[in-house]
Amino acid sequence: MTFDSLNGDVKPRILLMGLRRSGKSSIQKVVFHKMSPNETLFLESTNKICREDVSSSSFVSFQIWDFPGQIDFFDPTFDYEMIFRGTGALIFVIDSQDDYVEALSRLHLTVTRAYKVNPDIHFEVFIHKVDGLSDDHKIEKQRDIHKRANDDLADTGLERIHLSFYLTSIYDHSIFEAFSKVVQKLIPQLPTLENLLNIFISNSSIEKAFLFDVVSKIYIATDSSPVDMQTYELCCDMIDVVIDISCIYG
Ligand SMILES: Nc1nc2c(ncn2[C@@H]2O[C@H](COP(=O)(O)OP(=O)(O)OP(=O)(O)O)[C@@H](O)[C@H]2O)c(=O)[nH]1
Repeated sequence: MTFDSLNGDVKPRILLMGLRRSGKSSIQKVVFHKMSPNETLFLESTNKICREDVSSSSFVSFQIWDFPGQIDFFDPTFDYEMIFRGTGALIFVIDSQDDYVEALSRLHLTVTRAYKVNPDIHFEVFIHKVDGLSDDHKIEKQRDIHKRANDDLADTGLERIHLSFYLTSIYDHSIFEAFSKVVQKLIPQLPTLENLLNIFISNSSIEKAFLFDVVSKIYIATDSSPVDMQTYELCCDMIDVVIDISCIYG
């Protein structure tokens, strides 16, 4: 993990990048501001970098930087070296309902620039807006995007760059699950937390344990048994019920 020592800022940074209208601001609003997915239809286009501190617990503490659709790496006022140097994860959002040729070339440019400045960045690709696609279509898109993005890297001799892919939508829990996995990579205590949860489930009759950040519904850690999406969704719904009840009676 890298920290921005220049600003005396010790929070890891997560960048949200991608073409215009790919869904970056919607993701941030839905996950961290409880905006309902339908309300994102009225979001204005972002025209400057928006930074936000997320620090709801000692484990979940980072900054999110939402970028405008088109950043120009050749613009002298855009100090991308400083930005990438302090970055823990770069999320690149691709609109799966649109033609993604341009998005893939932008992804390649962004990843190669960032990697040169900071090879420790985790590169995360959100194949977004998959709510409109059938299950077969989703898998096919993911395979195609995965192949093309890695081929582009191999063509420039950069196959050592690892890209992680996620199918996401703000209309279901997939965006929370994907964000959880991104955030987990930035938590140095993750192996310890996982171990503690393993001990917890083996000493109780509990089947599966998640450690949640209640505010965002991101799970910070879970035991080492596989995550079943339905269990995760059930836990998210229970958290909503608890929050609603505590708003009424709390
Ligand atoms: N169907 C669907 N639409 C989505 C999803 N996420 C975002 N959108 C829609 O995509 C449109 C663009 O979303 P924004 O969040 O403004 O996109 P952006 O990438 O921040 O755009 P810029 O600020 O212009 O760079 C909005 O109308 C959203 O409602 C999704 O998961 N599914």
